[in-house]
Amino acid sequence: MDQPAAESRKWTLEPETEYRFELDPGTSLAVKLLRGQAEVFGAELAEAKPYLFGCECKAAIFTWQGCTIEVTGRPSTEYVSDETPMSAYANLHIALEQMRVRALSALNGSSDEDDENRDENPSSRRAEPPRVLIVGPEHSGKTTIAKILTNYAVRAGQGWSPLLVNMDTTEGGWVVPGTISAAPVHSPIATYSPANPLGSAATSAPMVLSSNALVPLVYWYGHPSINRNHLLMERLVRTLGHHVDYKWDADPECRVSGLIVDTPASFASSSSAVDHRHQVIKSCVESFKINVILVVGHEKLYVEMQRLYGTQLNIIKIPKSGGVVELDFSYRERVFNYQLHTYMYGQVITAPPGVADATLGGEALTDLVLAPSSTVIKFDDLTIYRIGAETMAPTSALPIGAPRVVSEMQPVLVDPSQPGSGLLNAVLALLQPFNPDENERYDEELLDLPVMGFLVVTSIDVPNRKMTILAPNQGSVVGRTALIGSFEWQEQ
Ligand SMILES: Nc1ncnc2c1ncn2[C@@H]1O[C@H](COP(=O)(O)OP(=O)(O)OP(=O)(O)O)[C@@H](O)[C@H]1O
Repeated sequence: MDQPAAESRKWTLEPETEYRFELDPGTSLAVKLLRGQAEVFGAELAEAKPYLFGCECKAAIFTWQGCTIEVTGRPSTEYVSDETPMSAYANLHIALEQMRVRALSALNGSSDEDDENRDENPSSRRAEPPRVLIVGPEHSGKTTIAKILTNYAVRAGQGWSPLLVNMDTTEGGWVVPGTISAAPVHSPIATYSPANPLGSAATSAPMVLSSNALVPLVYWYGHPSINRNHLLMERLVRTLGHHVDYKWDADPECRVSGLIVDTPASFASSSSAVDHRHQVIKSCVESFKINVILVVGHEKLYVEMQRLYGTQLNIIKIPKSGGVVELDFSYRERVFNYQLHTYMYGQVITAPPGVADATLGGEALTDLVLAPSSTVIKFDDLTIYRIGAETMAPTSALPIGAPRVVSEMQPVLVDPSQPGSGLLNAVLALLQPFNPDENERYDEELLDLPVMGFLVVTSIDVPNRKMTILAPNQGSVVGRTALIGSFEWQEQ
């Protein structure tokens, strides 16, 4: 029997106001722009096309000029606000845009100036593109601001493709939590589900690529908190920074588009060890050659950043939006499940009854469905390491007075046949192959390899030395190397 069509309501929004909504689990919402102009965190809506939101999405439809939207479905919260910080964000975008334009003219006008001189020359330093680090406490809207600024840059009509860098290991960015990643953004990032906070990545979908899928470069840290292994985090940041440098050297036009780094709340929070926090921020500032730090709504952090970097960089305080929703622990757990499920199965959101031709951020729904494969492999097929675990002999077995040396960077082989291996339900990062040229290999190469995909160990058969893995890619894992962290996932 057909379900009755869900109730639709029209909202007319005055210029510079936004319609905010929050969804309950298992519900969805379709928003159609009937007239005027509207955008979701900087990504414009096309007229007469239903945009679908799900997985407890919390977002806002903002309009600069005024609009009428039709909303179908029942959010748990919905209201219109006329107090938004969007003009402050737009002014900031204009300032960043001027930096890009100046950097582009310097690039076009200074082809004979060699790169080393460029760094020394103060006038060309003034023509540097924006490389922005966004810091702020929990729920200040950092990710949203990163998205808005990136979307405004790609919409500017200058052909910019800024690099968006996700340092938030609690959130997952394009793939799964526990990662840091970067991707050049060529078209506006849509918002439709917290499972894809930065839009869809192409990594888990080799067969069906949605047209706006991004191909990020991903590194596996493996834990939600930077305190767990801050040395590893710093090393990964520097490795990612090197790759960004290579990309910029090869593609100066991408370089002038600049870069925007979204960070986790632990970069700002007093609960993180101050030294670790400062070290990781310093690694980001140096590795990505940051020249602007945006501090979102936090006076103390602003003063702290001024003190640390005020003489070298621009430190800018920006207001927090009243619409940012405080996300509790159980919500974050559910979002983690949505992210892993989406990584494996693609994004499946059922439109409210009666809504036809719904899109996810402008993409047809079927484009985003995947079929993962469950495969049985032998223990020896895959070599699995944990970084920095303490697995040495007990202290009593050490020579008297000898300190225990625990390297946070030490790769420790994981034996799946050991009861405490922690492999069951573990999320594993499958690494790219080692350098085929033996002369280029080095001891710690494992720490610097990017991720090519993720898998989850769904069962372990110790007597037969076999395990079952679930992965969205059909490729064989035989002979590959994977890393375990502290994330586990079970299908629900
Ligand atoms: N203006 C708004 N109206 C409605 N919801 C919003 C608005 N701005 C942000 N949100 C929502 O609030 C939530 C938190 O925002 P966001 O993720 O940007 O904050 P954050 O500071 O990056 O969070 P975290 O501390 O977890 O890193 C998200 O679900 C986001 O979609």
